Amino acid sequence: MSPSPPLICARHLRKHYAGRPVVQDVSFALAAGETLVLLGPSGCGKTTLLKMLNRLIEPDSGTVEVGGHDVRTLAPETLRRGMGYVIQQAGLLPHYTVAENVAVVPRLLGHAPAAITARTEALLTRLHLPPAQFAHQYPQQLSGGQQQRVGLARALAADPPIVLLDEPFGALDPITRTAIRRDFRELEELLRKTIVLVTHDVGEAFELADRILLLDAGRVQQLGTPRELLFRPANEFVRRFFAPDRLALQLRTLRLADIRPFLPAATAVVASAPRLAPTLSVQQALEQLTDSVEEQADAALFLAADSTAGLGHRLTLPHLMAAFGQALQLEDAAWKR
Ligand SMILES: Nc1ncnc2c1ncn2[C@@H]1O[C@H](COP(=O)(O)OP(=O)(O)OP(=O)(O)O)[C@@H](O)[C@H]1O
Repeated sequence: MSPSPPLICARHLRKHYAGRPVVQDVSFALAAGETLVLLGPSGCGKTTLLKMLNRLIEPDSGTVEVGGHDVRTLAPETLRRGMGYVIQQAGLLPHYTVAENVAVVPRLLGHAPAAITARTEALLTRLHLPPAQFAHQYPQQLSGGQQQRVGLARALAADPPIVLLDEPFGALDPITRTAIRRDFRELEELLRKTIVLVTHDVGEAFELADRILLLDAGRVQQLGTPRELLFRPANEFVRRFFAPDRLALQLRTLRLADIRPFLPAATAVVASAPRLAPTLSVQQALEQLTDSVEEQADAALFLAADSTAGLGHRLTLPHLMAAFGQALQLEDAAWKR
C-alpha cells in the first residue's frame, strides 16, 4: 500500500519584514490526522508561518498546498470551511452570545438554522459548557478558560478537516491550562483532524505533538517526533533548547515497553496486583507507584510480559528507576556524542 499523499504541503516559504527575514525557507508535509506543533523561542516566526497556511499572511515566496491545491487558487470560503482557526484569548465577538459566536462560520456557509443549533449545542456540551447555562451568555461573562473552549467550539463548528491553533492555552493559568489541554487531547472530534498548533511551551509540545517543527530565527532547526528531537538532536540549538527540561521530558517520552528489557525477569503475576499497560510512560508508572507506596510501603505493580500470558515483570520504585537509567544510557549515546 502506498502512503497517502500529504494533506498540507508547505514548500520553501519565506517572509521578510522591513528587509529582515522572519521565515526562511521553511518546508514541511503533514499527513491527514497528524498533529504538528510549531515550537521555538518568542519571535522565531511561528505565528507568521501558521498564518501563511490560511493566507492571513502571504509569503514573499514559496507555496502552500492543501489537499493538492495551491491555497492561492482556493476561494476564501473554501479555505475557511477547510481550516478552523483558534487564537490566544479566543478572539470572540463581544456583542454576540456564545451560541452566535460558535455559529459564525456555519452561518456564513449557509447551513440550515436547525442544523446549526444542533451542532452548536453538541459542541458546547462536549466542551463542558452546558448550552442551557452558556449558550446565551456573552464572552465577557465567561472566564478565560471558558472563552477558550468557546473559541475551540467555533473553530470546529463547520467540521473542518484542518484546525490551526495559535497559543490556544497561552493566556490561561497553569491549572486551567492543564485541564483544557487534557480535554483537548481527549476530544473525539479532534482525533480525526489534522492540527497545526503554535506554542513556546516545551511540555505542551511534547504532550500534544505527533511531530514538532522547532524553529529559530525563522529557520527549521529540526522536524521530527518528540522522541527524535530529544534523543537525536540535529544540532547544538536543539540540544540546548531541551536541556533545562531534559529529565522531565525523558520520563514522559520513554514508555514501559522501552524499559522492559532492563526489568528483572518475568514471574507469575500476583492475581490481585495492578497491571500496567506497556504504552504508559515511565512518568505515569512512577505516579501510580508513588500513589500505591503511600498506601502500602512494599507496593509493587506488574507490567505484562512480552510474550507469555500470566507472567509479568514486578515493578517497584527501585526496579523502575534502574531500568529507566539503563534505557536512557542506550538512548543517551546520541546526546553525549
Ligand atoms: N506585521 C509585521 N511587521 C513587522 N514585523 C513583524 C510583523 N509581524 C511579525 N513581525 C516580526 O516577525 C518576527 C516573527 O514574529 P512571529 O509573531 O511570527 O513570531 P512568534 O514566534 O509567533 O513569536 P511569539 O511566540 O512571541 O508570538 C518577530 O520579530 C516580529 O516582531
